[in-house]
Amino acid sequence: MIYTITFNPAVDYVVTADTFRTGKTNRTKTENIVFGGKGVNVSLLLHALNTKSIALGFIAGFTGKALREGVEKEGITTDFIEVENGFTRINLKLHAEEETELNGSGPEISENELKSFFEKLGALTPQDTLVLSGSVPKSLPKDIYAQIAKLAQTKGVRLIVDAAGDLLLSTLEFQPFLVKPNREELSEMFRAPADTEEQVTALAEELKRRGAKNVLVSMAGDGALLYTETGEVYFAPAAKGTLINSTGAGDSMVGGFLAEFTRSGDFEKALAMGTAAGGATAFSVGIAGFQKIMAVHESVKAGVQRVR
Ligand SMILES: Nc1ncnc2c1ncn2[C@@H]1O[C@H](COP(=O)(O)OP(=O)(O)OP(=O)(O)O)[C@@H](O)[C@H]1O
Ligand SMILES: O=P(O)(O)OC[C@@]1(O)O[C@H](CO)[C@@H](O)[C@@H]1O
Repeated sequence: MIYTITFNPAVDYVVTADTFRTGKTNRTKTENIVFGGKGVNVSLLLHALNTKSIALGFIAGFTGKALREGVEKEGITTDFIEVENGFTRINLKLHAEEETELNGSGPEISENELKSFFEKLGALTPQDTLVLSGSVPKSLPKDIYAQIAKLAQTKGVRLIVDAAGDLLLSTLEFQPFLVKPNREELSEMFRAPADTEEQVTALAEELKRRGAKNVLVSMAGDGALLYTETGEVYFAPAAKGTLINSTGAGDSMVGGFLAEFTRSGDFEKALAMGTAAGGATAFSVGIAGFQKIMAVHESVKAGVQRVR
């Protein structure tokens, strides 16, 4: 089974506005609510590709209830822990002259609630895959990603990590199967530029040297580079289309990659499906559905190439 972990799910309030001025009253042109958080998005994308997963994590308050109901209505199996204090955050995704995001910090999670969460992970087996992604509410221990990565290694579970900074870096010693930083995250992690392919390659290789088996660097409209454990490097150009909302494109890439890799074990095909899923979501309001992903897949699959 594939399990996604979202410590900090979110109700995404996606709005467009003709203009946005800080310090002024602004008005929206369109508004949508989509249920998200990185792991939840991965589960939604996996579901779109007929791949079963169970969404784990913490929800709270009326927003948490709405999120659980909403994703279950989509057909996702969830096993969230409902925490007592606070509420699941509402993240603003504003599309005006530029894309602006305002992400909340999330509810208060108690020691007992965290204990119940780890009890659920006790049942993992080497047949399972765990996707660990997104930010962590302040009330959780700083080394929570490392704790989960260690557990995954001990249990022989395949681990995929998509997070920024120290969260991702702290998992490397436990040899995650795949890490997926975007280019900015990669650059910030090492306080080094990641503008050229050579620079990205040097930093991705450093992630591998520190323990990651495979590294997928997403570069939004510039495509993605995949560095495999067997030493190959693949490049996938981004799909062509009209950008609607890139929120969740990275999560969709992870979901598409995983759905295909679980089926075929083929890195090149997995990169093509990840690219299709990422692009399809960038061209949608929420996480893309099957038909859009497949249409984009047709247009991108021939462009994936081995560069080393
Ligand atoms: N504007 C776009 N046009 C085409 N494809 C895109 C676009 N934006 C994203 N993608 C596809 O999705 C993949 C992941 O996007 P990106 O690098 O923005 O991830 P991310 O920063 O992790 O996203 P997020 O945090 O919003 O989920 C890209 O590698 C690309 O294949
Ligand atoms: O604050 P985090 O956890 O880093 O990111 C949360 C988030 O921006 O990630 C998803 C897109 O990747 C959205 O659904 C959600 O609002």
